[in-house]
Amino acid sequence: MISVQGVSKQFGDYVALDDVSLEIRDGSLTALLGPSGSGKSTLLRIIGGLETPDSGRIVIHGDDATNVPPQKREIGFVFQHYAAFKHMTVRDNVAFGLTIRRQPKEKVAERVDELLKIVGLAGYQKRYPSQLSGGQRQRMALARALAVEPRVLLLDEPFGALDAKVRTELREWLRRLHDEVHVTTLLVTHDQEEAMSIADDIAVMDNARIEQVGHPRELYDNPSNPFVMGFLGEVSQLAGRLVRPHDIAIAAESVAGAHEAMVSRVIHLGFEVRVELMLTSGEAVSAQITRTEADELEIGSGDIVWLRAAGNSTLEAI
Ligand SMILES: Nc1ncnc2c1ncn2[C@@H]1O[C@H](COP(=O)(O)OP(=O)(O)OP(=O)(O)O)[C@@H](O)[C@H]1O
Repeated sequence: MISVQGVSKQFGDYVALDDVSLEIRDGSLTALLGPSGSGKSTLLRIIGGLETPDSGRIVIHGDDATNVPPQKREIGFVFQHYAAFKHMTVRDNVAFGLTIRRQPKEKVAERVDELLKIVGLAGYQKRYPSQLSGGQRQRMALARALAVEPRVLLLDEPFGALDAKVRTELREWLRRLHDEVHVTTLLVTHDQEEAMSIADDIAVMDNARIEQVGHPRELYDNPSNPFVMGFLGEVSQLAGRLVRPHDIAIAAESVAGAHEAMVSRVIHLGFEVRVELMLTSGEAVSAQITRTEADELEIGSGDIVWLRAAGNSTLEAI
């Protein structure tokens, strides 16, 4: 387990981390999710020893690592822009950490072959980094980070510089890779879909603090505050409460506790239908229902309907 205990960090007057505590389970893939500038990279760098906290402790697998230099923490790093050795082949880049540790040549070759197979670059040993695509380079970076059998893998927006399609592919690939190698992994991302789709746990950060930690589903269903709710998915406001658009039930007739609204627009998205509405207060609300529900309601612009929050994940708006 990685335990971050009351860590604070300032850059001049700027508070980058404000008394942050977090526990990362052994073997888990945990996402550190938050908007730009919330302190994610600073926390990751402190865990990796690339930055020193002003106060607090980092405990890795029971050992206080706060003052241990990065190369002694048994941590693998992958950043958004991977600095590969351009004059070295893929094989030599991946072997680098093992070679400088003076491992026997045969053992290194065996390990490199195995890693390149794991990351899907088996035929690429002799290429140079410039002969790889961006996605392949990041997979090589992962292989290189894994080569020295780190206890922890720290990934800072590893797919951030890639186009959307490759990014989605690599994200699924990373999940499968993690299921194979099980190394405790911390992934920094500002992309909620990325975090939701691959992480076992998500720690949501905002303004130098961790707002909430939990399984993706738990955070989505039971956000502890409006920030977490809004960051993890779409939010509508219904009479002073925040609610997910698909948790708004639409009825053709008045029911107890429901709010009258007029349909302004019906947008067919395929299986789902988005209904834009206006409450009698003039407030706009978006609801999302299935096509079957929309067909049953025979809903159209100008119709008067009644809305209520059907799910239990509502929060008071502030
Ligand atoms: N070495 C530094 N010197 C001064 N300010 C810094 C330094 N490193 C980070 N900061 C500031 O600390 C704040 C938090 O940065 P950090 O990189 O941790 O955020 P982040 O959540 O990872 O954001 P991003 O996704 O944009 O990288 C930012 O406002 C940043 O400008």
